[in-house]
This record gives sequence, structure tokens and C-alpha cells, in this order.
Amino acid sequence: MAQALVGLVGWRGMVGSVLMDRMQAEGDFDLIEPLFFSTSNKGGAAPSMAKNETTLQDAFDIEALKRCDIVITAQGGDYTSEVFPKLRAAGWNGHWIDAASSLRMADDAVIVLDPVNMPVIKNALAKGGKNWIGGNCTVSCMLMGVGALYKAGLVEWMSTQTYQAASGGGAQHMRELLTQYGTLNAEVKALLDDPKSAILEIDRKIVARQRSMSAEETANFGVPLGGSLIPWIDRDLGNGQSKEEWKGMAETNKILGQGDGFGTPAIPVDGFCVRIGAMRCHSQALTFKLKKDVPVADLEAMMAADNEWVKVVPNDRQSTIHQLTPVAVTGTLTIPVGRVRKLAMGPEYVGAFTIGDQLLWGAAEPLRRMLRILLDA
Ligand SMILES: NC(=O)C1=CN([C@@H]2O[C@H](COP(=O)(O)OP(=O)(O)OC[C@H]3O[C@@H](n4cnc5c(N)ncnc54)[C@H](OP(=O)(O)O)[C@@H]3O)[C@@H](O)[C@H]2O)C=CC1
Ligand SMILES: N[C@@H](CC(=O)OP(=O)(O)O)C(=O)O
Repeated sequence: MAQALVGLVGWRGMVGSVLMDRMQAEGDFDLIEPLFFSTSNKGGAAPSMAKNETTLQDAFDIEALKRCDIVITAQGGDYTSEVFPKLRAAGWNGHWIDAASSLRMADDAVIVLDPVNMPVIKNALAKGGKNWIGGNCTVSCMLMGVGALYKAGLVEWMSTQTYQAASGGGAQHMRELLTQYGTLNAEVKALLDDPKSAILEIDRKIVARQRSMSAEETANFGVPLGGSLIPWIDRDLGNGQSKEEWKGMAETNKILGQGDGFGTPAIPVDGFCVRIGAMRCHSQALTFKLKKDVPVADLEAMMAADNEWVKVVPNDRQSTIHQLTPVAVTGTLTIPVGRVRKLAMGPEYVGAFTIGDQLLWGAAEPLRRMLRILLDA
């Protein structure tokens, strides 16, 4: 039987490159006939994973896209908003797998995170579902870590305080962060090299340099991030909440198949989303109100057994500082969960801290796994 023709859009971007790496590592290209698209280089040479179709197709050419059994895109929301409706209107009935948020909350779209919501995916597949959208990176990484508590029906509500990496804004944001770090270092290099220099003099020079950063130096984040933080991510919803914070409850419940449209009440999820100067790992401090008092050891055992990527980190200083950091997690599929302990508010209140690489579980991995689910169906 001919292999499925799979259109790949956005493959050379940051998320797309991670996706390509993972697809190669897992042998996904052995199972498909890839067709590579470009928004900027139609007719150029496709990457080495191409088999029979070695020329880049125009990513806006609906007829070319219509040839595909499956399209996977990491090109971004503007591309999805422009092309997806035209493709469906042209009668295309293939599977659309997308990293962008544009279609996530549509009734006919499933947010894919199969280690957490395989039953939701299977149910939608059986009903003829065709639109498979990757979740918000923060939500996906969080559920990969603590999804077991939701699956067990233990969570009354959850509050999350995030520490989100620069990569969530895109490649230019990562460059801007590092450039700012370099600028700040250069500002006080002579003083740092002198062990007798006064730390408050260094501090004064740093904050003066941060406060005088030009529009060019802060073009992506709008304000300095190096040596600072930004407690607002994504749009202002006008009700005091950021769009990133809104996604926490909306997407968590949609992934789990509960809340609006599912006939079961949504679980409240809320908190603050904060940009920090990490590169590509999103970290989060979680507070749970459980429906009953469950021993910490039992909670840890449930999380550890939930999927092969969760790693419960013992709640001690040495384990935490070595295993529960962006430096430890970057570039891996491991989702550590640590700092699990009962909080002072009462036996049903539990704290935890979790981290995920937002380009892997937060973006690329759920997409390629959805491709495999479709190929196996
Ligand atoms: N960044 C993130 O953390 C997350 C992103 N997403 C989604 O994925 C989308 C893509 O994000 P991201 O990968 O960061 O976007 P990028 O800007 O890295 O890539 C998007 C597209 O830009 C074009 N492009 C132009 N110049 C370059 C260049 N120098 N190098 C590479 N590509 C270039 C490419 O299209 P072409 O080849 O056609 O020219 C590429 O596919 C986002 O818009 C979002 O919807 C989802 C989750 C997390
Ligand atoms: N908003 C995320 C990144 C992202 O792309 O999210 P979404 O896929 O929900 O738009 C961040 O800035 O960290």
C-alpha cells in the first residue's frame, strides 16, 4: 500500500526543526511520503528527509496541499488562519495537525496530548475527527507531570505560578535575552574582574543600564528581561487576566475532556504566568486543593506510574537543585515533578514543582505522536 502523503509546513522554524529532529530520531519518515512546503522558497530543494518529492511546494497553494492525506504545520497562527479555512472550503478531508493555538478551542478540534488524553483522541477519531491541535506549552508540560492526579479525580482546584522561558516568544526572543545578558556583563566587566570592587556599585550600574535600554535592545519583549522578569504573557484580556493565564483552565479542561461541551464540570485552574530569563524550559509551582487527604507517598507513586517520561524528584535540597531545573531538563523528554509536600493550609493542600522542555512536550512531541496514532489507525 502507498505510504500516506504527509505535508510538512513550518519545518525549518524553531518548533519545526525540533519536530524534524524527533521525527528522524523515531523513524517516522520511514512510514510516510513527506511533501515539504515553504512560504518563502517555492521550488527550492526539500531537506534530506524527502524521498520522491524533492522540491519545496508553495505553502499557500491549496491544490498542492489538497494532495496530502495529512498536513502537519508549525508555521504559526497567521498561516493557519489564512490557509486552513480555504483548504477545508476546497473540499479537503485530510487530517490537519497544528502547533498553533488558532484552532484549539474550536468544537471540532481536539487538543492532542496522548499520554494524558488518548481516550479523548480515540473518541474523536471514531466520530470522524480531522483537526488535531497541540496544546499550550505550559499546559501540556504541566499535565505530562501531574496528569495522574486529574485522571484519579483528586483535584478540586489548582493554582499555577509559572516561570516561562524566552523560547515561548520565538527564536528572536531567545537571541534578545542572551544579547541583554551580554550587554549587562560588558557594562560591569571591569568591576567584576576586580575582586575588591563594591557589589552595590555593580548593582547600580546594572540597573542604570537596564533602565536605559533602547527600543532596539528590547524590540521583542518590550522591556529588559535579562536580570529581570515580566509577569505578563500573551494578550491582555481586559479583565485582569492574561491570555496565557486563561489558557490554563480552558485548555486543561478541554484536554481532559471535561467542562463546556463535555457534560462534566470544569475544574478551576488559575494563577500567574511569568516570563523569566530561562532559554527553553517552562517551570511551574503548583498548588492543589485535593478532594481528600492523600499521603504524599501515594501521590508521588501515582504520578511516577502515569507515563514513562515523568520522573518524581525526591523533595530534598540536593535532588532538587540537580534534577529540577531548566539546565537539567533542556533537550530531554523527561518531565520531573518534585517539591511534592503538604502545605500549611491543611491536609488537602499539596504543593509541587514541575518542568518541561517547551519545544519538546510543549510543542513538537504531541504533534509527531498524533501522526503515529493516525498512521496506526
Ligand atoms: N515558539 C514556541 O515556543 C511555540 C510555538 N508554537 C507555534 O509554532 C509556531 C512557530 O513558532 P516558531 O517555530 O518559534 O517560529 P519560527 O519563526 O522559528 O518559524 C516560523 C517560520 O518562519 C520562517 N522563517 C523565516 N526566517 C527564518 C529563519 N531564519 N529560520 C527559520 N525559519 C524562518 C519559516 O517559514 P518558511 O520556511 O516557509 O519560510 C518558518 O517555518 C508559532 O507561531 C506558534 O503558533 C507552539 C508552541 C510553542
Ligand atoms: N505562549 C507561550 C508560547 C506559545 O506559543 O503558546 P501558544 O501555543 O499557546 O500560543 C509562551 O509564550 O511561552
